[in-house]
Amino acid sequence: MALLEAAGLGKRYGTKRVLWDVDLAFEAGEIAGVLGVNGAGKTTLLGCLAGMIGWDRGEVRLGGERLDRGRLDQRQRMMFLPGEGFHFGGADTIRNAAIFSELWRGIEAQPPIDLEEWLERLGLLEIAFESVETLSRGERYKAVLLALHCADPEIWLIDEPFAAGMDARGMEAFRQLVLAAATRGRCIVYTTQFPELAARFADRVVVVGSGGVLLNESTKDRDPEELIRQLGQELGIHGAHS
Ligand SMILES: Nc1ncnc2c1ncn2[C@@H]1O[C@H](COP(=O)(O)OP(=O)(O)OP(=O)(O)O)[C@@H](O)[C@H]1O
Repeated sequence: MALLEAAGLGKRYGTKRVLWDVDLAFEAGEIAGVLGVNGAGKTTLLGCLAGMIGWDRGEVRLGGERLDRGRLDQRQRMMFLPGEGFHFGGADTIRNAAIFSELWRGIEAQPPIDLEEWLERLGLLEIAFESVETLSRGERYKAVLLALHCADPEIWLIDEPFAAGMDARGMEAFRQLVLAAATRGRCIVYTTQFPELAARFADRVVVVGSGGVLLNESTKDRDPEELIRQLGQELGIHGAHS
């Protein structure tokens, strides 16, 4: 059974219909990349899947059970990370990660990762005790990512991680952290504008557009170059012909 599903999901903002009849299913241990042109509804979709944005038709299912936005026990099984991240005011990177860990997994929980090692790998060790809000955009995003990993929910919904200002070292560390999380059975769904990236760093690629799902493919056994061309075509990239 899929861990997270959208079934006939639809969302309007006023009279503007953004999503209409979206059917998707994501498994535990799966990494999925969601693409779509600007305004296609990627952020809206992730927000709905996380229960943060209400929908008008269809439903979201969590482990086969209908997601009720009022149920904290369901909401706690996932986390939505917006492109600008979020953090607790005044907290430094370590305190911020500890707060997320306590809120999501309880006060006794040990981090699922070696915090010091990952502070080092993300380039945050020297600034680990500085307030997150005084960090640079990329540093701040890395700090929030670390907090997400310490919270370690079953489902990670991450909006545009590869456009959040992280340097190359940060993006590589992000990839490694996500792969480790998927190995622990976490389901990771992220949005991106980069077909090359999604084709090479996802088990499944999804393209949303015109209110629905234009493409939903496993990357397994696919030639990445051919998949990139197919994604490019769906995204209307001029010259992306197979
Ligand atoms: N709170 C809102 N009120 C009204 N319209 C909204 C709201 N949020 C999003 N929209 C509209 O819904 C559409 C989809 O927005 P969304 O942010 O989900 O797209 P996106 O695919 O994530 O876009 P981008 O690639 O530019 O980040 C857009 O046309 C946007 O104007």
